[in-house]
Formats: sequence, C-alpha cells, structure tokens
Amino acid sequence: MFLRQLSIINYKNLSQIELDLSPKLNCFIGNNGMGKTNLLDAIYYLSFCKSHTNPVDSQIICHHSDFCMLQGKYEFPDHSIEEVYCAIRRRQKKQFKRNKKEYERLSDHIGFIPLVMISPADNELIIGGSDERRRFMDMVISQFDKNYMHSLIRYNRALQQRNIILKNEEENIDLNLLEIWEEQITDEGTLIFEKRKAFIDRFIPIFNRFYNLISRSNETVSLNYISQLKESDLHHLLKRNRKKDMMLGFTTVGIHKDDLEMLLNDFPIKKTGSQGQNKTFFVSMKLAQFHFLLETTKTKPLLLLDDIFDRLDSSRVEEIIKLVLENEFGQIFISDTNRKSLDKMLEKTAHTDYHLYSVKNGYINRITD
Ligand SMILES: Nc1ncnc2c1ncn2[C@@H]1O[C@H](COP(=O)(O)OP(=O)(O)OP(=O)(O)O)[C@@H](O)[C@H]1O
Repeated sequence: MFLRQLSIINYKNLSQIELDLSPKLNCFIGNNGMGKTNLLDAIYYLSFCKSHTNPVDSQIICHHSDFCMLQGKYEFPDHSIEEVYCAIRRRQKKQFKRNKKEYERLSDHIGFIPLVMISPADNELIIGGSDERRRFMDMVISQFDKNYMHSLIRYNRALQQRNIILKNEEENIDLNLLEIWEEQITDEGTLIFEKRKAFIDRFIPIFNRFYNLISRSNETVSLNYISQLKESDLHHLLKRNRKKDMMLGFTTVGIHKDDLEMLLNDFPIKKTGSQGQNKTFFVSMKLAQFHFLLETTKTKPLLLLDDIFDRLDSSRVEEIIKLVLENEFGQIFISDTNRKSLDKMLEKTAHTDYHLYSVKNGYINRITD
C-alpha cells in the first residue's frame, strides 16, 4: 500500500499542494521553518485523524483561513484505490471520509493506513514522563487490535468515574457504586495488562536487533515492562489501596501507572544517554514498531523520517540508510535540511523511482536532477 497522490489546502503554512508521489522514496529538502514537518504531519493526519505535533485541530488550520482540507489517494497491492478525505472548519466537527463515505467513529479509521513516523519529538519517549511510553504502547497495539483500543476507552471512563466518587467525603461514598466501577477497571485493566505484556515480549528482541545493527553493537540496551499488576491482581490492588485513594481523591493503582524501563549499559538511559544514543534508542523503537506492524497486519506501513540524521555519527546514519532501503520497508518519506545524508541514501538505492522535492515557504517543487 502506498500514497499515490496528496492534496493539501491551508494545512499550517501549506496553502495549496498537489503531489504525485513515488511508491518508494520521497525526499523533501528545505531550510528551517519551510514546511517539511508540516507536510509529513499532513500525511500522518490522514492515518491517525490527528496531528503528530498539534493536539488541537484549530492550530493546524492556516492562520489566515477558516478551514483546511487534506486528501490522499492510496494504492493497495490489488491496485484498488482508496481515497481518504478530511476537512476541518473552525468551531465545527471535522469531517473524515473514506471513498466519500463519512466515518461514524474516527477510531474505525485507525489502522486502515498503517504508518510509522520518526521525528526528533520522539526523544520524549526517553526523557518524558511514563505517559509518553504508555501512549507508545497504546498507539502500536491499537493499530492492529481494535478491542484493545475499546478496552482502553472503557478503562479510562471507569477510572474517571471512580476518581469522581473518591473526591467525596468518605462518609458520603457509595461503596456499591465504587465496587461496580472497580469491577470494570479490573476487567479492562487486566486485559490491557495481558496485551501489553504479550506485545512487549515480542517487541524486545526486534528492538534489540535494530539497536545492535545501528550502533554496530557498541553498547547494550534493554527494555522492561513495569506494571503493578505483575505483583498482584488488579481487584486486590484496588481493594488494598481504597483507604489511601479515598484520602488522596484519586486512583493510585492500575495500568495507568505502567511504564517501560529503558536501560543503556544497565543504567537508565534518561540519566546517562548521549543525544546520539538517545536518538539511536528511539529510532530503534520506531523501526521495531514498523517491523511489528508489518508482521501483525501483513501490510507495509508508510515510514516518515523527519529530520532524523542530525546528531548521529556517520556510521549510524549509514546503518539506518542501509536498513530502510531494505525490501522490508515500503514507501518512505524523508525530510532533511541539507542534501548530504539524502545524497548518500540516493547513491545507495537501487530504486530509480525516487522523488526529490524542495520545500520553500510552504511551496513544494520537484527537483529533477
Ligand atoms: N496554523 C499555521 N498557519 C500558518 N503557518 C503555520 C501554522 N502552524 C505553523 N506554521 C508555520 O509553519 C512553519 C514551520 O514549518 P515546519 O515545522 O514544517 O518547518 P520545517 O521545514 O520542518 O523546519 P525545521 O527544519 O526547522 O524542522 C513555521 O514558519 C510556522 O510559522
């Protein structure tokens, strides 16, 4: 599956774009602030119904406009074409359509166009709070397991209800109602825990393989799933911590406290990793995500590489280039501020069907040399 045509109107600084894309490699070169990330973000939006960088939809509409539009035409292995369309107007519900039919629930679209984006913002996976790492697990698992996403929605709703009850004075708390929400938290939380555990068990060897390839086995890394549910079942944990939770007014146990421990040479990478090592770590996680999705969905996700070569030494750049040009990877979009890494990539690729574009002040032009 690949994105054949992309149309954009008023997406951030991209006022009007029409692109016919290469099924393999598309490179975008431009100075800082020209619109390269915005372009990749638009492609991301068509897969996830939301921006990778802006949590609020109104922020993605061009400052001087009231609406924006994205349209992608995707070609599938049987040569069928699927058209995905999105229109966002200020202060209105966004429209998201596939083949002109509007989705009832945006969650039905997630996973239809699998996509992995790697960008400098992924450093948050390492230096950010545990919510970043939980979001990573949730995002990967949701792309191949719809039930997981629905469990997560139900878990969060039940958790919210329990927290509302806990905010009451102790004597006003309805214990029967608390019990009902705890049962739902237990059922959904246990399922989510089992799925996260199974996912991480399969994910770790893939991640290690990528890290060793890129770093040429220069350092050892490990990932470890941390969950209170490894020690005790959730129902028991909720009961045991009720008193404390009543005093605090929120739920202190559950899968919303899970984390991923990330070690570099047996020490937390957050505290010891260099910028290049951090980057190698999150790039390996994202490439492992790609591989994992390919294995589970049997579809090659689109791969978006936003300015990822900065801060990496030349051997690591070379290994990443070698890796992504392997057959396992399908359509690739890559942005950079200079042509050095891209030229290296183009030298190595046996594919002649790459497209090279320049990005300047929101305008994108194909370079034909
Ligand atoms: N809603 C918006 N309307 C208009 N322009 C916007 C909007 N949001 C962001 N921009 C503009 O988009 C530009 C940033 O684009 P982008 O992040 O794609 O740059 P880039 O080419 O990836 O740069 P870098 O190499 O520095 O990462 C900025 O000039 C910013 O002002």
